[in-house]
Amino acid sequence: MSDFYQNGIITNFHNLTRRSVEALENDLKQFSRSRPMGLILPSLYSELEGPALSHIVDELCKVPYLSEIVIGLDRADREQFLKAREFFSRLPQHHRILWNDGPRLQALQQELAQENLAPLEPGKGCNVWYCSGYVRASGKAEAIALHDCDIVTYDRGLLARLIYPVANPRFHYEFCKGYYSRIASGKLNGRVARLMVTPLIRAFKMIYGPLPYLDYLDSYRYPLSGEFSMRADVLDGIRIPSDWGLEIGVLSEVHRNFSTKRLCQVDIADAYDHKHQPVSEEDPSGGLNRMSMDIAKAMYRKLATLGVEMSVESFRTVKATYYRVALDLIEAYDHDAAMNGLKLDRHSEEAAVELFADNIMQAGAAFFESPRDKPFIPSWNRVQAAIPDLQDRLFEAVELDNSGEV
Ligand SMILES: O=C(O)[C@H](O)COP(=O)(O)O
Repeated sequence: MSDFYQNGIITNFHNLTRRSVEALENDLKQFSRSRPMGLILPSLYSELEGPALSHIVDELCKVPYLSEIVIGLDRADREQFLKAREFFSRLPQHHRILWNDGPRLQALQQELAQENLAPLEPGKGCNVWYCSGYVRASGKAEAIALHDCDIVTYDRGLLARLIYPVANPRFHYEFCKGYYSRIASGKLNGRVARLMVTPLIRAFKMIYGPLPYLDYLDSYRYPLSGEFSMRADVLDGIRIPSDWGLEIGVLSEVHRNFSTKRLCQVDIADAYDHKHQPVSEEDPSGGLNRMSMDIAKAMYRKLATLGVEMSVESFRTVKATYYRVALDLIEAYDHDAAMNGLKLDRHSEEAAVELFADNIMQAGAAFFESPRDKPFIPSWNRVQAAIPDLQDRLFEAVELDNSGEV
């Protein structure tokens, strides 16, 4: 059973009564009359072959309140795209797949690149960005949820709880983030969130002083969760990173654009498990190694926009402070795990912290050398101003890919 704590910065929706999914869905069906709802699923083709997505689609088939499901498909050739069309065809809701690597969407990417408006590299952020542009062009949804496609513990209650705070017409929330405990096979997971993001935020607070932004970020119980929902217009004005910095980037943007009274988080699952990536110590271009680097860069770029002055020396201090805070937190995780009869491998936790500490330092150096490296993707508002018909053409291209010859 969850507590009912409100930390005061953003509203916290708990799961106090284990209300049934049917009861939540009845409410949502009513809300959908005045506030239609959509779902974005950023996916890799390889996830269609994994254990999670087929079950997610089975669950989504039973969801009675969605007007639209938009699947962003990455790393698929023509044959794989056709397989994906078949795979998702059992969804009873109106649905469309964005074939991001297909010729129609690639032509639009080229056109955007000529105006310096295209995402500079593929990745989850890039995928979500194109899906957002499409959803806004289609205009079918006013409240939109987004979740990962590798959740092996998925049930449709997760989606109902995630979208509820932005779907209820009586509430005034613009953005809602999902949280949960990542416990599976008797151990604590969520290595980057627990061992990197939380201690890094605390280290920043100690070094750069209290900042409303850092207090705000620290109030999210799972800042890296890939599950969030928002009112549709939020998607027009945000600038997001194209890479693994997406989640932190979105939290930063909604903080910049809205009062914290309009932001909230919701308990979406008792347990959550997903595909675990390797730490990838040897290869900085993959796994948690790459993820931690992207996240650290996104955080430095955000701090710079808040007027925080950083120097090479201060990155050394960040690394040392982060390391100390992270070790203390491992102690807390270890004790909490022990009392709950869970396992925690202190050696691999500390090894991960050592790697993250190096990346935090390297990300700082990289930021210092070229602060414009991998800038945020422009907002759709800006694209709209530069190429007014691009979103309509994105819509048309997706329609053709989904219903016609490819
Ligand atoms: O959220 C995280 O910390 C990363 O996605 C890694 O998660 P994992 O440790 O559960 O694989």
